[in-house]
Amino acid sequence: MHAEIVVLPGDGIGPEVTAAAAAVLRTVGQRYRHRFDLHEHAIGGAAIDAHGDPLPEKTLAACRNADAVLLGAVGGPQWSDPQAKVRPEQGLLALRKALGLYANLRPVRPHPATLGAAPIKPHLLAGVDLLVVRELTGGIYFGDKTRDADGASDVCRYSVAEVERVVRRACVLARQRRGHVTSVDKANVLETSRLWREVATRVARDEFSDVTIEHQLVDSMAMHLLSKPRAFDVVVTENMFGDILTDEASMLAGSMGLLPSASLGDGRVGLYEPIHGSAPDIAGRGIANPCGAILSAAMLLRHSLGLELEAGCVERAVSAALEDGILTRDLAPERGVGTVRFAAEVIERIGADCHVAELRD
Ligand SMILES: NC(=O)c1ccc[n+]([C@@H]2O[C@H](COP(=O)([O-])OP(=O)(O)OC[C@H]3O[C@@H](n4cnc5c(N)ncnc54)[C@H](O)[C@@H]3O)[C@@H](O)[C@H]2O)c1
Ligand SMILES: CC(C)[C@H](C(=O)O)[C@@H](O)C(=O)O
Ligand SMILES: [Mg+2]
Repeated sequence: MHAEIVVLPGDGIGPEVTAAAAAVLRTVGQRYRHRFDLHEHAIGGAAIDAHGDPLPEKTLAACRNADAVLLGAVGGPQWSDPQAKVRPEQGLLALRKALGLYANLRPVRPHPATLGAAPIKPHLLAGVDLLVVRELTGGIYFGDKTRDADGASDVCRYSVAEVERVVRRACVLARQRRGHVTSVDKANVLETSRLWREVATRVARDEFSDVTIEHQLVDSMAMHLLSKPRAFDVVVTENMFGDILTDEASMLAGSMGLLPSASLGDGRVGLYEPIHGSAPDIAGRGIANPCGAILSAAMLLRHSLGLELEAGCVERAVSAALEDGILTRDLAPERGVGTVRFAAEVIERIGADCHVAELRD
């Protein structure tokens, strides 16, 4: 197949991890005879520096015309002055909104080889396989903001339709998994959460009789996620709760560097990015863990290009590298390998168990 893929490296470790993921995509293209055209564009702080805009027109147009977008991360201390008029993160939020990417899928499947790095007892982690579906284009991130001499406000608003579509997406995904949805809210305090709970209950009851739904308050969910992570299948929640709970969930896997994500809407283009940020504390040292970015590329192959078998090959190659003890420094501080070496080890294993003839038969 022929696919146009836009790569948005961004800031900090973004260019380091996207280079690794792009190399993996090129390898998949070569080994399985696909033509993947990868084109880089500016976003975030790098785009502010080059064009004065965190999401230049040219970048947005390229994303709209692509089959898929792979992103690293945006942000960093040099653009974080509280007085700054324009911030890197605005570019990412504007891109998600412009492409209508309301459902952010963040799978969490701790690998046996990284359990030792997780600050949770290993017996709680064996068999954990959950999928957080985070609402991505609504809520407090996108409400009106005010600031005056006395204070500031951020409005949190959800429409019925916004809740319906993301809950529907979560229920469809649950059907393909273990059939259970946990909807997370703060319905004991927030009106938006009471709406969320009502709509989620109705959608599940009326449209998904084969899916069970339970509701959980976000504060206790933060605790259950660590104390009984195996209890969860699909977790659906609003924008900010999903952001926070998935950074927490990365500790089930062992590192922020491990978790991938796919942002999907009803349109053609999907956006794929690791859940971590630009990690200014380690940027430029060649030690970032590229797993989240590489596994995001696997999600790109699956969700945007329909290449399920190739996606599986990439996931198994990552898994095999970890099993063989190839770990980056976040997971093995003493003996960890660098970003480039980890990517090379993954690339070497792509197709080891999956040859082109078998894929096409
Ligand atoms: N999607 C995005 O672009 C995105 C996501 C989160 C944060 N950010 C931005 O990133 C900047 C830094 O944010 P932060 O420090 O709160 O969060 P962060 O995710 O960048 O880093 C948190 C911690 O995790 C570590 N870490 C993250 N990714 C890693 C990787 N791949 N390998 C090894 N270690 C890794 C970092 O070194 C750091 O100690 C901020 O400007 C923030 O807005 C961007
Ligand atoms: C950088 C920031 C806007 C972003 C978010 O909160 O969505 C990040 O934390 C993420 O998880 O992708
Ligand atoms: Mg986040």
